[in-house]
Amino acid sequence: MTDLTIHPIGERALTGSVPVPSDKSIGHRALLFSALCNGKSRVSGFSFSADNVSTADALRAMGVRIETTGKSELTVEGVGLHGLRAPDKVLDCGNSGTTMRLITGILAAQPFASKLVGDHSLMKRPMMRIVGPLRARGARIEGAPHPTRANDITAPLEIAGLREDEYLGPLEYESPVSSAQIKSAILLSGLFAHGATHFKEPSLSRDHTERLLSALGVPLRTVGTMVELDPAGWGGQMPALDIEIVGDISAAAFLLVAAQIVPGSRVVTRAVGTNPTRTGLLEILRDMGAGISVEAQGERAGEPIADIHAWTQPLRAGSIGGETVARAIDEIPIACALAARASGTTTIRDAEELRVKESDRIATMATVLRAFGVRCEELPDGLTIEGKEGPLEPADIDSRGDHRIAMTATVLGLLGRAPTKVRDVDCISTSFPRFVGTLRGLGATLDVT
Ligand SMILES: O=C(O)C1=C[C@@H](OP(=O)(O)O)[C@@H](O)[C@H](O)C1
Ligand SMILES: C=C(OP(=O)(O)O)C(=O)O
Repeated sequence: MTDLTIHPIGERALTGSVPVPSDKSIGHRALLFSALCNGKSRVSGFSFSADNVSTADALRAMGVRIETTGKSELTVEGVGLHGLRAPDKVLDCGNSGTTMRLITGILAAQPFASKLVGDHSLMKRPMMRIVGPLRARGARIEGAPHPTRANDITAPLEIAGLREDEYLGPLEYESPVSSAQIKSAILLSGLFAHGATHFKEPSLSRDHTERLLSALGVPLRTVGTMVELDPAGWGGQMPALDIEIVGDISAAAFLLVAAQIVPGSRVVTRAVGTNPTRTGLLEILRDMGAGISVEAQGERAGEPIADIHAWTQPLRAGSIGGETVARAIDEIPIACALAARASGTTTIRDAEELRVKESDRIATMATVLRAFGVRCEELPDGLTIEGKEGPLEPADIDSRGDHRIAMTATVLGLLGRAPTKVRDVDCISTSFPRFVGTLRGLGATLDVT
């Protein structure tokens, strides 16, 4: 198990212009969709986050040839919509909720049985959110009873193969939560269904699935927060992809916030995806007075990109809630670090989904903030956080195996009165394999032990 020691940044600042890893959400989709295409796809700008590697490995186990052809490039030999073969083993999705939920949407429609497991954290995450609607269209999926959530289930998920006379039917589903994982699982199952799929969510979650599937010629229609997939008249074939993946705004977030809270900093994150369904943090930063400017750099594979410039400015408390939360769902932990340095008390609401991520991110962040001497209160659906001036208490943090918690604690540790320890940081490779090197390059002193 690897630990990090973060030395106080003192009078120094963070400066530099850096790339960020490829977008993890788009990486999963690029792999999954190119596996179902006809022909050889090229995926470039790929940074091999552990979660994306879990998706690649699951596909390989179903007969998809995926080859690493460069430092950040893969080729995927698509097997077509109906070309997957029965996995030669139990599919281990590691720490990746996106892998498990999206693949289940595909496996629900296959003529073979499969079983999905994950690491300690993933085995506790709720799965009825996808299993319920998939069962409603004819899938046969069983899980284990959830230890704390009534009427919910967890992995292992056992998915029965469809018999020759069975098929998935049409589905109209209104999800109680905004979730791109639920939406994508349902849409993927809809590729194989007899009849149309209608999915509606309270506010729009990330729409990478819709963008990519539309680009592949899948008949999708979006009206507000409703998306419809009607395969009638569609040939069921997708051409091979050639996709260069944009930088991950959810990874850039740690550097953009670090530049706000380490005095005198000036940081640029380059070629970051700025899809409006992902930019909630940029709005939170602006509302709280942060120094931030977004220089658009055009589009890459149907996704807008920009260089994002961040510099230190005095921060004021914010009020974070409503639909912004869905567009900043993975950035709320690092937004807590921002709040910890803003003048006044920040309130975060409508974020109950954080309780079912890699850790209970509301409870974990409350523990982390208190360890640094920041006063906060846990709410059922968020937190209140009182900004604190001056050096933070030197903390000893257990990441609980949650990459976003490990990175948030590392950023806060730069402001410690003495070195901070963050324990169990291997999880950082889940989404940002070069995080430590990138922070060092910007001027931070970190020891890996
Ligand atoms: O679809 C995706 O790629 C993701 C959707 C979000 O999860 P939910 O759909 O559960 O909100 C997000 O938290 C996760 O990191 C990635
Ligand atoms: C929640 C996350 O990912 P997943 O749901 O794919 O595990 C995340 O990366 O913060």
